[in-house]
Amino acid sequence: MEEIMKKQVPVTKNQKLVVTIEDLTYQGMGVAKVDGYPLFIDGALVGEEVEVHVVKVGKNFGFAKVTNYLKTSPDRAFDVDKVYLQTGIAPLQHLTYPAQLEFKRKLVVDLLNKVHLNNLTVAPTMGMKDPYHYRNKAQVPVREVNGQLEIGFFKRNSHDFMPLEDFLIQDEKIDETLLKVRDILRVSGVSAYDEANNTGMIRHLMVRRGYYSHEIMVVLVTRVKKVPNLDQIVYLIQQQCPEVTSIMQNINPDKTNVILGKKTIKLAGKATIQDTLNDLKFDISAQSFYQVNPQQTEKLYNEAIKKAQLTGNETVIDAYCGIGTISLNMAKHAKKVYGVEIVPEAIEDAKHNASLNNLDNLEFEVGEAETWMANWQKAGIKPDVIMVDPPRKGLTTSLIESATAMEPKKIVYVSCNPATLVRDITEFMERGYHVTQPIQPVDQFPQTTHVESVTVLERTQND
Ligand SMILES: C[S@@+](CC[C@H](N)C(=O)[O-])C[C@H]1O[C@@H](n2cnc3c(N)ncnc32)[C@H](O)[C@@H]1O
Repeated sequence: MEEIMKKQVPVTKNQKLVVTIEDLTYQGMGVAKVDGYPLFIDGALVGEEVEVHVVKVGKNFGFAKVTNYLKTSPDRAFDVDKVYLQTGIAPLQHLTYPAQLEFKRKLVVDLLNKVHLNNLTVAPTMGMKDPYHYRNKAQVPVREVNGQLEIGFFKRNSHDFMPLEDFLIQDEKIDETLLKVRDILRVSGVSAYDEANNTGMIRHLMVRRGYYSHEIMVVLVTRVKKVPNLDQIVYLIQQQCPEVTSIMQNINPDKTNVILGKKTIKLAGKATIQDTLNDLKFDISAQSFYQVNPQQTEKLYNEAIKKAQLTGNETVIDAYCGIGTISLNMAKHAKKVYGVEIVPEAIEDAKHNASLNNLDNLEFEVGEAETWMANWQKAGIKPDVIMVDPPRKGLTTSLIESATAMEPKKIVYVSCNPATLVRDITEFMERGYHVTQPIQPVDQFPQTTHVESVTVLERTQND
């Protein structure tokens, strides 16, 4: 059996070949075909002719590494640091920015074509002027390397830790703060987390900075609550980082890849930092989701609001509302907004943020969007617009059922994963809703393969 399988595969491990790249995967890997057999090749772009060394051969596909570029693509960016490709911090850095934007648009188009929705239009991706140093939040692992505490990143798909000082896509002030805190941790003699043995103290540093307010929150993610010299560490951060207005400790005792644990304690300053989006103020706590690219978020929300075509008389549901950023933006243009979110701290922030902005036409609930959509449906609430902004796994059938049963005129879908978006569009279509405006990708994550987009679905008349 194994013999037969081997015969069918046209390449062998360690073989050297010359191939032409035909496509890019959603993860940005080049794809070449050898007698129809796909080889995935990191760092190679469409149209490039490359010499490769086959490193892995499976039944249906294999992997190869470039040993020489014979012909390069006009879309290739040459000012590239390999570290950012290897760590996955900037896996698209080798593609020029205009080509990145088109790559993201094409990803959505290809997924639509797969389910025969070729008739839907996808608008050009909205990009940003300076596609670096945009992230307002860093979460970096802390490890010991050669006896010294380091911050850095893991190589893609591995546990190989690489110390780093410049994270390329993070706000430069965040990188500066990370380095200062790293140095303070070094002199304070506190240990870095040891993943293999689940020992050591500091697992991660999380730093968030308000784009407009410039307030900074530092979160020390520790394995246990009691950390030696913690008072000294806090004192030194306050002394050396005057922009830091909030110092928090998050405790994560589990042997897990999940960064934050359940418990967060305030060590100094405020428990939140404030930032502004579209002139609305938001207080953000450590555990709450907050979009990482503030400049593009304003564009994203404005696009969602424009597409919702609110006149001031509408009832809106904002499912997966986080700290209420979209809800409050919508509330300025609607009669009433209902929001739901699963993280209790985020809903506390959302309620607080509504009053911070003197908005009294919002109601927020803690819980699963699926449950609350059904509750609102039973309570006879008749939304004109339903906003959904789910995590990567997208929507559930039960949420789509309850949402469509309320017969809103419009469903505005903000998606961070085009694969689940397309899956969900087909479910909405089965229930009488159709995409009525071009799908708008917005580049929230330059240099990475992530794609954010806004889609509007409307109920077909007499359905
Ligand atoms: C992509 S974020 C969007 C948040 C917000 N709309 C924004 O733009 O900041 C998705 C949010 O959904 C929340 N969430 C995840 N699963 C959920 C569920 N089953 N029900 C309600 N909220 C959920 C997450 O905690 C997160 O805040």
